[in-house]
Amino acid sequence: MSRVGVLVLGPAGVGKSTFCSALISHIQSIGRRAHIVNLDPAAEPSEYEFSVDIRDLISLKDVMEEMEYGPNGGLVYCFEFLLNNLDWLDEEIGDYEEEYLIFDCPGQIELYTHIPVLPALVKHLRNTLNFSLCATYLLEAPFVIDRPKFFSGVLSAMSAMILLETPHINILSKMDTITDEVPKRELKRYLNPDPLLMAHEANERTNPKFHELNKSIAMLTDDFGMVQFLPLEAKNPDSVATILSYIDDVTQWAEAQEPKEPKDELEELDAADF
Ligand SMILES: Nc1nc2c(ncn2[C@@H]2O[C@H](COP(=O)(O)OP(=O)(O)OP(=O)(O)O)[C@@H](O)[C@H]2O)c(=O)[nH]1
Ligand SMILES: [Mg+2]
Repeated sequence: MSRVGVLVLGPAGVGKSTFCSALISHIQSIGRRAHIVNLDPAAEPSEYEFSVDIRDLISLKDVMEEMEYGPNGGLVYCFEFLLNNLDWLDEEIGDYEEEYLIFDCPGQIELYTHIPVLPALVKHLRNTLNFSLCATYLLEAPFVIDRPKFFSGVLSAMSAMILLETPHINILSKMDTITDEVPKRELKRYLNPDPLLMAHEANERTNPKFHELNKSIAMLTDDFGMVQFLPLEAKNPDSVATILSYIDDVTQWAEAQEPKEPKDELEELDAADF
């Protein structure tokens, strides 16, 4: 099989690192292997060790101190530095042939929407390092249930999708925080919303001058098939399992598994500790 790469993207604080931990924990619990590649130069310590860590190459703190940049400029500098030193990444990832790598990305949306550093990285992973990639884009449920904000969130997800040109799954994170607020039947409307209904609700909250624009945006998101989300509760293994099954479909993980020779299976049985 080729290697699988799951890119975990989305605005700041939506739960990307928490999702990476929940995903690796679930993958390990079902007897598979996975690794986390930390691409956030400002990452906090995680309960899982990073197999590859951009902070071994460059840290945001050092850049901010030495170059006197602010956090956003510093982050862009770190990514440009990474792109100029891709041989470092190749070497770090080199040992992980035929493995499942989860890339925890920073939350600065500029990296996805304004400058071409992430697309260049994605191209390198796909074309040079032979990854089968799936981008997951997280938006926070409490943010999204406000319709005008939902519009902006969906547009940011679309922008990332168009820029990265890679298979893409949208995820609504922190679902547990809205279950008390929103009845179950209503929740479905947020995961698979009707674009015209969405425009109608946004119209109620915006100046009539924007009604045509609301409708056009709603239709555009519908045309792109972007308005579907998978629900995520990081602490609920069932929700993580469902998302993993979608990622496996997109990356064709199961199909890429080598069929086992009967001899291998016997060796595994011998090695098992009964
Ligand atoms: N209730 C709830 N809280 C969550 C969930 N996922 C993440 N959080 C919380 O949201 C906060 C941010 O989570 P992170 O995983 O650090 O978010 P991030 O997207 O990696 O943040 P940045 O890397 O700073 O962009 C933390 O306090 C988490 O505990 C969830 O499913 N439910
Ligand atoms: Mg994070």
